[in-house]
Amino acid sequence: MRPSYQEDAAAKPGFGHAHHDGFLLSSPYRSFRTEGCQEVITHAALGGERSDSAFQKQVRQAFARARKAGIAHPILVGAIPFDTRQPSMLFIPRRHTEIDRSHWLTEAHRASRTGSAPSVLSVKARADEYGYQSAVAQAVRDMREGKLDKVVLGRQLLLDTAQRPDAQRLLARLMAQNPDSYHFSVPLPQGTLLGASPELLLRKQGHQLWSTPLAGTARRSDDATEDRLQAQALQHSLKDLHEHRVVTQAIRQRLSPVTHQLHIPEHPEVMPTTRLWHLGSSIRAEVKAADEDALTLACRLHPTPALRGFPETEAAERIARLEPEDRGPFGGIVGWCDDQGNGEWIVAIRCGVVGERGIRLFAGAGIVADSDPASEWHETANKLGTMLEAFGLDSDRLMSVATASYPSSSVCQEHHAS
Ligand SMILES: C=C(O[C@H]1C=CC=C(C(=O)O)[C@@H]1O)C(=O)O
Repeated sequence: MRPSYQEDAAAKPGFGHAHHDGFLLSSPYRSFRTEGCQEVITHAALGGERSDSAFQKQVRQAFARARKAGIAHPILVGAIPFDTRQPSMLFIPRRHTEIDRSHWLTEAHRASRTGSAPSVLSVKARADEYGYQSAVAQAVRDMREGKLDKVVLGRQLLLDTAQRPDAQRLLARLMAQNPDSYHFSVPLPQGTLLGASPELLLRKQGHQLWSTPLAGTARRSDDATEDRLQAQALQHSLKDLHEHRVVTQAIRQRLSPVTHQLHIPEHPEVMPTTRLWHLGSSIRAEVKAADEDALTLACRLHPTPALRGFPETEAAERIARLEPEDRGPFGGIVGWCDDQGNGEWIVAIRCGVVGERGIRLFAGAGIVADSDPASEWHETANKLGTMLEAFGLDSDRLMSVATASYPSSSVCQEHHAS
């Protein structure tokens, strides 16, 4: 199905609107919203790390057409799915308006206090606790037999709501609850992809590049002492350090040929989100060649082993076999680039797709040979908690509920078929 972006939607600042067909991103680097659509790009991003690929040629041609049509500084925005063989969901907007992030956050706080969260009628999942843990156990067996090093296994929840959830109100709640994350709202054929992700795949400005991969997780605590102990335990957890090192090694291998002064810290830091601690690495580099732009570099990195695993082929094969549904945009990337090579791409996690009568959520966990199936199940529940909280739901209570399988008429079905 082709995206049907509304042409020339009127500028709608603020959160008081039920629908917004533009793209929104809030980041410490650049925050903006878009209006209208000049051109849609659905070409699959596979091979996009090469500037002579069909995908990159299409993007350059689209930029040229946009400039010819009078857009002086066009940008490309949208999402690239987890599986880069699938169609991209990108477009060049007619206009984009920069937004002051701190002002936006203040406004989100105010908006999040008005109105109530949409009422959830039921929560369904294809992978129940037993199914998810069996998949993890299978992957662990394969890793102990030396067949692969790491695989990220995800699961999805489907929340049925009485009415269409108000995506902008949900975004406001997500922003208020997770002020330090990247926030996004992306119009997709199957609904609106909303999220509060902590993970930066890549930012490029001029020749400078930054990436902050995350892998390794612990739950935060309301008790300050306990919270600190959790962070310390994560920093020394051999299992999590291994899970993280697989990611930084792959990034080193992928960036080395195209960068100099590649700096990857020897030890990851412990980085907080509102609910979780993660191991994260602040990576910096300088790009060698001018034709290595933000989009080619994002295609070179995506998906990292923080979302797929290692080795790539073995991990992809396990995901296809062990995850009951297609990820679609989940675990993909969301962001923008301009025609000067700058841009920013965020990993599409802690997010959901808002459809007509509900929302579909995703969370994954990195599995290594030392993983414990029950802990990974709880980790995915905690990650799902970021979105569930925007609905005023408690992930602990939901874990026992989320066992019913999807009915055939489930909302967001087209997402799976796409
Ligand atoms: C795959 C997800 O998280 C990734 C990012 C941070 C930590 C992760 C982990 O510890 O497994 C994952 O690699 C998700 O939130 O769905």
